Amino acid sequence: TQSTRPQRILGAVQKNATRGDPRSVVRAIDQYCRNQEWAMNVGDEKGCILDSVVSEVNPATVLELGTYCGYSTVRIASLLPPHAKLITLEFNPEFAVIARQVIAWAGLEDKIQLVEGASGDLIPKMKEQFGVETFDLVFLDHWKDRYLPDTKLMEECGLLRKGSVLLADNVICPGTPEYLEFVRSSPRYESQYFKSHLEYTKVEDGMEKSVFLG
Ligand SMILES: Cn1cnc(CNC(=O)c2cc(-c3ccc(F)cc3)cc(O)c2O)c1
Ligand SMILES: [Mg+2]
Repeated sequence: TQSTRPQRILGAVQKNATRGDPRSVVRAIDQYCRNQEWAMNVGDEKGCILDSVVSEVNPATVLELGTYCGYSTVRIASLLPPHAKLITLEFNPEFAVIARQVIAWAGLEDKIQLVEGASGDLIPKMKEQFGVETFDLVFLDHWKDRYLPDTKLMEECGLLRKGSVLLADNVICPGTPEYLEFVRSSPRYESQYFKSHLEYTKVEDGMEKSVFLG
């Protein structure tokens, strides 16, 4: 039977990456998606912007919206301090099955909790079910029309504190116009645009970093 793209990405990791070496997992996915078939990982170019923001924030608690195959999950977790935790939400069970195996290959199961379900349903349960107070860093990379409603929901649920950083992928391609307008015009956020390119292409894309001012 035909394999799926996520299954082929997992195969590339198991073939080319070293177990327990997260950066080799990141490299194996980038090489596969650049040379064999495109996939919607944040990729190596925008990944460097992600790395610099993670290193600058040095977060104890991270929320990722949109796991896909776990590329950015592994990339972020590989930079976290010892007791830091990353919660990643994925709606698509097929993606979740692959991401769990990619995370395991990287040896990062202890830092990462992958939760299956819709972000709009799970965000209100974060405190009670996952023992989270607030998030130091949120990486938005899920359905582009959910960036704004989920940001408002995180505010309402008290999951953001003064200084919490939101980093949003794809604000140009596919684009998140309502989200961008909101964070750039709201007095409660300080936003900065990082110009880049759509993963593995020359098409313009970018990431928006927004600090919640409380
Ligand atoms: C189905 N699904 C489950 N999760 C998601 C959320 N992610 C995206 O939609 C997404 C899409 C693209 C993209 C796709 C086609 C194209 F021509 C250009 C860009 C790039 C990304 O980096 C993304 O994160 C979608
Ligand atoms: Mg993306």
